[in-house]
Amino acid sequence: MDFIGAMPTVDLTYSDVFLVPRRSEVRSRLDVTLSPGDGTSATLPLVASNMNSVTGPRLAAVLARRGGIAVLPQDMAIDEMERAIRWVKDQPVAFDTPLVLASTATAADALRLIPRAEGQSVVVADQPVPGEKLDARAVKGVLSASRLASVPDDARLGDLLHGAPALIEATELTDSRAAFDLVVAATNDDADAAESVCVVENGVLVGVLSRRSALRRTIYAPALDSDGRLIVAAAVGINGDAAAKARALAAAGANALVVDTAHGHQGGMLRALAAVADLSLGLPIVAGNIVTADGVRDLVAAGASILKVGVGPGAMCTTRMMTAVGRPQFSAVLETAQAARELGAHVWADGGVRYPRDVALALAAGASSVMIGSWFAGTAESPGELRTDENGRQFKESWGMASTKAVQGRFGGLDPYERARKELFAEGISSSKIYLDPQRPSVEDLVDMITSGLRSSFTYAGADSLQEFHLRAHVGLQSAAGYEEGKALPVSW
Ligand SMILES: NC(=O)C1=CN([C@@H]2O[C@H](COP(=O)(O)OP(=O)(O)OC[C@H]3O[C@@H](n4cnc5c(N)ncnc54)[C@H](OP(=O)(O)O)[C@@H]3O)[C@@H](O)[C@H]2O)C=CC1
Ligand SMILES: Nc1nc2c(ncn2[C@@H]2O[C@H](COP(=O)(O)O)[C@@H](O)[C@H]2O)c(=O)[nH]1
Ligand SMILES: [K+]
Repeated sequence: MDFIGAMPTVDLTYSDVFLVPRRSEVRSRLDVTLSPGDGTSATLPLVASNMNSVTGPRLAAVLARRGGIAVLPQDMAIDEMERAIRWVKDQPVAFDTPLVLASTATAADALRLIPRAEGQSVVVADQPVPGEKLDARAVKGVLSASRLASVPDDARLGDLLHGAPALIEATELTDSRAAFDLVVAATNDDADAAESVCVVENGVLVGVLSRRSALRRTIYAPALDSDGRLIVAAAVGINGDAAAKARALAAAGANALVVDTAHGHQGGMLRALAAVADLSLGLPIVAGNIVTADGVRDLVAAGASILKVGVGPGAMCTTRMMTAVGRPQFSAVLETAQAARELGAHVWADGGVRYPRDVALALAAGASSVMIGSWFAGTAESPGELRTDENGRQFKESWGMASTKAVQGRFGGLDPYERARKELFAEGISSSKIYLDPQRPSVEDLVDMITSGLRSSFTYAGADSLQEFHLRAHVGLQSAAGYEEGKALPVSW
């Protein structure tokens, strides 16, 4: 990456800068490869933050199916993390995980799980047992969100079905294009028909497929481990026995370990990191958060291969206002990515991403991947309950990992005096409503938007891979008016 003119002497964030188009020989945006090449098997440069309100097993599986990786937060108990990792590994790679409800459940029960949007559906079955594979004969049908939203809240799902469920054998779906055509044929016949089909293998329900997910199969490559299962990362804090926890997570199947604390450039981090690295688990070790080249050198020396970069840019983060500490994120990524590259390490740009352009700029600055928290908290797949406000808008609650709420949860087991001492240092927002975008209620919809923006960014720069993009990105400085000019007009003059 280079700047138009001299390298600025003031630190910059994403809205301060823009990318200049340059001559390109890349023929199509679909010819672009987005793989981060950072030692994980991710095929997209997107990571879901290790925040309690962002990453749970459901979001982790969906993101990995499209090529990203999610990090389970360190606040999960170790047995809960092990269960979550196993659950992700059990999920289908080529189809969507079915959300199965009993025929006796109501429309309101279903709409607590899925947003009212195209492509969202639930499978209705006789007496499903949670966690157990479902015999295909018990499947009664599929109901789409739009149908569920058009009936009374207390309508029973079993009463809303008509006709036999659309079932497709998994063996018929080997070719992605053919799969799309099969789904179209199976969901085409009447206006009330479900938007998804059930996929069956050896008489058991193994997944569902909508038109949109069949199309996504043709565009994305799933992020897989060496056994062909979806990948997931897991975080450990720096207090307690970090090495023992890391060993247990690796044994459970975690594909990357994230050693994480607010101030990553501290002795406690270096000791925890060295203890984890000494285990030689053969997994990428991510560590942070830091914002300086010095931090990179110390953490790489202690065993990190990926640095988590960002202090204060996060949407739930009050660190900069409480402490004045941090660094505008574009410059933090630029400096650390250069230092990391010299050492054969990589950077995940963590926090402050609000638009696809921010992801493109983080990558232009040299990051191999970009971590997203709050944006992904406002999706159907994040862990919280889907709620509806007084105006009918759907939202989820989100909160910072250093907020009073998170600290109370983390240290609930301590005696009241110790807990009160911990609560002194809150550096995050305890409760925020993150509204679902009605056009993009799923994390996959956001991934579609971000990756289409990225594919286009790359071709404007004349790059067909991330490595090329790092080299070819040409960056300029802009005024606040320049940034404002780039926004679309929301209504009219
Ligand atoms: N990216 C960012 O800007 C930030 C991210 N976070 C996130 O919040 C979560 C909780 O992290 P954290 O609060 O570090 O909790 P941890 O449980 O990881 O503990 C941090 C340890 O470091 C010590 N410490 C010393 N100086 C600091 C400091 N300036 N800030 C924080 N701890 C310090 C603490 O001791 P003692 O409590 O006695 O001081 C404690 O022992 C993590 O997920 C982290 O990534 C939090 C803040 C900023
Ligand atoms: N200072 C704080 N930073 C926090 C807190 N909780 C999370 N985080 C950081 O933010 C990013 C996600 O950023 P976003 O803009 O996408 O939401 C996350 O990965 C952490 O590094 C907090 O309480 N305080
Ligand atoms: K902030």
